[in-house]
Amino acid sequence: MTAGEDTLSARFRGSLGAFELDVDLTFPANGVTALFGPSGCGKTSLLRCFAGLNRLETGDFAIRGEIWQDGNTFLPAHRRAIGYVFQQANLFPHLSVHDNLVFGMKRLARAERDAARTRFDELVSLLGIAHLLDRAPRKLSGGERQRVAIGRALLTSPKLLLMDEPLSALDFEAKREILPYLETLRKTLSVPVLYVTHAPNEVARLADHVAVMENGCVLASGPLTETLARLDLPIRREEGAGVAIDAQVVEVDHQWHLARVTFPGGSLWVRDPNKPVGTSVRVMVLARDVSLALAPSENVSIVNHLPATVLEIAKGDHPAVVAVKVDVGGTPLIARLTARSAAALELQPGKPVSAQIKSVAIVE
Ligand SMILES: Nc1ncnc2c1ncn2[C@@H]1O[C@H](COP(=O)(O)OP(=O)(O)OP(=O)(O)O)[C@@H](O)[C@H]1O
Repeated sequence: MTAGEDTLSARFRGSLGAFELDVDLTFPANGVTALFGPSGCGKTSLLRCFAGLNRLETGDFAIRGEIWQDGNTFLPAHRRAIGYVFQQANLFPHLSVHDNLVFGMKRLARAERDAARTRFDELVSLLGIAHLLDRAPRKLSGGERQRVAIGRALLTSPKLLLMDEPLSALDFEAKREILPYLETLRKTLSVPVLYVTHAPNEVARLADHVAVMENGCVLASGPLTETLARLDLPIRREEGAGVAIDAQVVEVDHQWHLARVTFPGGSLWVRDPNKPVGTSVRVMVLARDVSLALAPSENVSIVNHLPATVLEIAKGDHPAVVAVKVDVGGTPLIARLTARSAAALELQPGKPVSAQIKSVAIVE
């Protein structure tokens, strides 16, 4: 991807103590880019470079015609139009939710402040916090607090929103509660978001684009489905490795509580998500739920069989396992098989197979 109007490009290189960050990242100017990678690979350090909180020897970043950093310029943090959401909401305890929300608006220029005021009601309703405006932060649940923190960040009219593991401090229920709001924001916002997470389900649910980091470098950056299906990246070793696919509900089988969803390469039966025909959904097909056969078998319980072609085979995380990438009408899937099965089926690139999918989850 080359940088243009639709993309942003950043370069940060230098040391933080003993740690070397050497990042070259191009990402969409709209939508959510997930920054994914093992603990200590430099995700937070990279966000801090964007925010102007880390100053490395080399840095280049411009957004909407404004240079934040290059060989000559270094805009300090307070002059960068950034929204930053952390693991902890860090709300001001002595201010009400309303006053926390408007706090960041004070330092905006008049025109921007007026625009933010106009957006206030819409944003508060999108985040489901309208009924909480008079409350004190200590009387909010963890998920509510984090929604307020996100609202506060967005009301500063940021040109870039940085989210550093915003759900990691929440328990399972609070995560479930907040995810639909984040999803709505993803569909509504026009501000680019860099979203750090360790959780593959958050990547699948929220990201449009994924950047994978390791040892201070960006190993890959690309559209969600394509990047999750790459066998050369460490993400395929994750327990939750798999591919997220954008699909549409086309049919509902009320008798068996199933729905058929189509994607560019074919269609799949999934548990009925109770969404009307025509709804867009994202489905996750985990590598461990895909097996391969040379021909579609009739006498098995698996409902979803898709004609596919082997693209690539790579070693798995254990010598007994291989990861096989197949093409299903233009959409990639990954299968995790034993090396013995792959050898017995004589799998090799170009070979036609039947992908049998044991389970498909609607990402929600
Ligand atoms: N200012 C600094 N001085 C020295 N070392 C630093 C500094 N900032 C970060 N580091 C080191 O850089 C490395 C990367 O840290 P960073 O927090 O960016 O990783 P991360 O990918 O966000 O990790 P996690 O997922 O665990 O939050 C770590 O080894 C950290 O100790």
